[in-house]
Amino acid sequence: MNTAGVHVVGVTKSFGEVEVLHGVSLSISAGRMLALLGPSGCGKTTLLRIIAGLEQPDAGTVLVGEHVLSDGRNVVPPERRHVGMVFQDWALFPHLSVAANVGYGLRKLPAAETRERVADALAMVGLGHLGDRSPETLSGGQQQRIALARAIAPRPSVLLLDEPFSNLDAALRGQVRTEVHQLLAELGITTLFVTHDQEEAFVLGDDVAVVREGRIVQQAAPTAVYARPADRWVAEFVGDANLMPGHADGRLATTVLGPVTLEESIAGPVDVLVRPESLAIALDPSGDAQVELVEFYGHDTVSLVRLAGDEIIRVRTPGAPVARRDDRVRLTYSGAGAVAYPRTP
Ligand SMILES: Nc1ncnc2c1ncn2[C@@H]1O[C@H](COP(=O)(O)OP(=O)(O)OP(=O)(O)O)[C@@H](O)[C@H]1O
Repeated sequence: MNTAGVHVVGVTKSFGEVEVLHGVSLSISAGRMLALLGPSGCGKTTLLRIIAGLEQPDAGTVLVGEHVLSDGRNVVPPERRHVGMVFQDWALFPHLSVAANVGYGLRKLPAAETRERVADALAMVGLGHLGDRSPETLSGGQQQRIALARAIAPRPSVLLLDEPFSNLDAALRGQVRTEVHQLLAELGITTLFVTHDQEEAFVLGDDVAVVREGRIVQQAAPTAVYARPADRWVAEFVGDANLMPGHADGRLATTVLGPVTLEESIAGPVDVLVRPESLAIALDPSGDAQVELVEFYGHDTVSLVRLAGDEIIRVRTPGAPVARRDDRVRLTYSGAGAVAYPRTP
């Protein structure tokens, strides 16, 4: 694969009076996979369509490698961008065979070359034997791989995926996601995919760009986004977050959980981010916290615990529950270098 990096600089876009992208910039290095993560309506699909050339930005620049695809003066049409796209509904043509679907973007090539490229793309997704079938006769996971084969058949430099798993039922989603993950890792093609699902973004993304209301609020590795979210909103969007009120003095905050070491110096009233799995729970008849609810998930247990100050906190412990509803308990914080956000009145 002849892949290339993607650079988006200061892209804005309005529909009518409403600006939906406010100066978005992001970069993906060649061969990396970036998840664009955000709630419904935040502008993810619009950004993807701008990179594909299906929408024009009002301002800003889009580059693939060294090639400027759009900069307010010049616009390269979608078919000359070397960008492959997989849509949310996969958009397979029901009246065409699998092979004809995969070859759809190759119609300008000589027939023999088209046949070869279709066979290559189908082999890459492990479905070389299904070329003559009609898409409707295939499973959801297979159809999804055909859509991927169609996107890679023209040998694009970049792949764009719009909510690629949302059409699959929950039972199939995990399995297909792993298959596609494996495939994309083998292809080594620069990929940008859109999702509103934090787990999907973390599992697939080498990096995650978190989008909120038309702005990228953080772009970093999934582990960094989870451990050090840029703000409270990101903290709560990318997983369970307890925001514990406290008072910071340098690298130490005093909270109802006791003293917590902070990653960075800060002073004054703060909310300290405490992930549920960084707390341990122990039975203690004289403890001033009480278990309100226990949810056992098999691999772990989530307990809702009411603290002395009446705050409810989520605690995630491995394996079976250690305490039951109404038990008195003691919580200890075992995380290192917590993140604290200044509390404004
Ligand atoms: N062609 C259009 N005309 C007018 N408004 C549009 C158009 N396309 C998108 N919008 C609006 O732009 C905003 C961003 O939409 P977009 O589809 O990019 O969001 P999204 O984050 O991908 O959401 P979802 O996950 O629901 O698809 C929304 O308010 C949407 O209604």
